[in-house]
Amino acid sequence: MSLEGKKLGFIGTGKMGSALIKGICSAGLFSSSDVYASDLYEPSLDELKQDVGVNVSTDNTTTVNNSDIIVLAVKPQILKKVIAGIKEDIGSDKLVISIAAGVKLADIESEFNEGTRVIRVMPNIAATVAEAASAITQGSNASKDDAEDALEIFGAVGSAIQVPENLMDAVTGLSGSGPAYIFPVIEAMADGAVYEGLDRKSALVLAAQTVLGAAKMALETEAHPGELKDMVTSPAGTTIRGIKVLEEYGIRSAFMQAVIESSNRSKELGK
Ligand SMILES: NC(=O)C1=CN([C@@H]2O[C@H](COP(=O)(O)OP(=O)(O)OC[C@H]3O[C@@H](n4cnc5c(N)ncnc54)[C@H](O)[C@@H]3O)[C@@H](O)[C@H]2O)C=CC1
Ligand SMILES: O=C(O)[C@@H]1CCC=N1
Repeated sequence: MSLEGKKLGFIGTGKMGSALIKGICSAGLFSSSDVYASDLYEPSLDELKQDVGVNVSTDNTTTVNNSDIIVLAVKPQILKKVIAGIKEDIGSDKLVISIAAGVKLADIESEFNEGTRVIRVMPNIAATVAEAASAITQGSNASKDDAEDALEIFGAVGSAIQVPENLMDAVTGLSGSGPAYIFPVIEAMADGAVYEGLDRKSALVLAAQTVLGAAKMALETEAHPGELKDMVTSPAGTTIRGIKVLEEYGIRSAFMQAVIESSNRSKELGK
């Protein structure tokens, strides 16, 4: 089994649905004519039709009937309602992928007819630039081939790993929500340089490239982050002065707590 000859559908073309469609089509994994998308909000469909050339509709069953794999990219709170509208069109020949935060596989499966193949995925918004960090977890009727298809789809827009379902809340708090923790860091670092006289545009470029470079070093060297930090930090130099301030403001505790709190919210959404 592979993705060859398969058609991909998206229900919900908001921030995450659109990011995935754009990322997957520009990665060339599916041609836009093999991608179907539906939403109630026509402007987002018009934009996707115009920019990417995918097939669009305001009717979710059109997406389902034309697709082999259907990604549910609607808010967790309306997932049940959306499933109720499509369940009779989903047989065992189709694979459903939910990206809804928190909502458990068993709860999704119980909304569909028995035997429906479901995979749960937590991607992130960096799918837009093919740098998402995604985790997938396999439902009780989904096959190993289904999991491989999901890994290939989400791997085309970044990196994708498989985890047991009980770790999906942790993934959500970390990489699902994580980009939103880093954007204010970039903005605030740039603010510091603007305070010191650098123009805003240059400050943002340098701040963002600094985050990108640090991330790339962590991934490519696989060195412990503490070791990488020590490479920058000269005795009695500039960096240690900055680090002291971050420690005084509790940076580690703040980031740890943010991930834990976000994971807690994911657990709440699953209740
Ligand atoms: N935004 C993010 O960074 C991430 C979001 N997610 C998950 O992705 C899902 C979507 O989130 P966002 O894209 O941020 O939300 P969003 O609000 O931007 O998009 C949801 C879309 O669903 C559409 N919609 C509402 N009712 C519908 C219906 N009955 N049929 C078809 N479409 C309908 C809305 O018009 C909207 O365009 C959520 O479940 C969220 O937990 C997961 C990872 C990251
Ligand atoms: O904030 C949220 O609920 C969604 C899920 C992960 C990222 N955004």
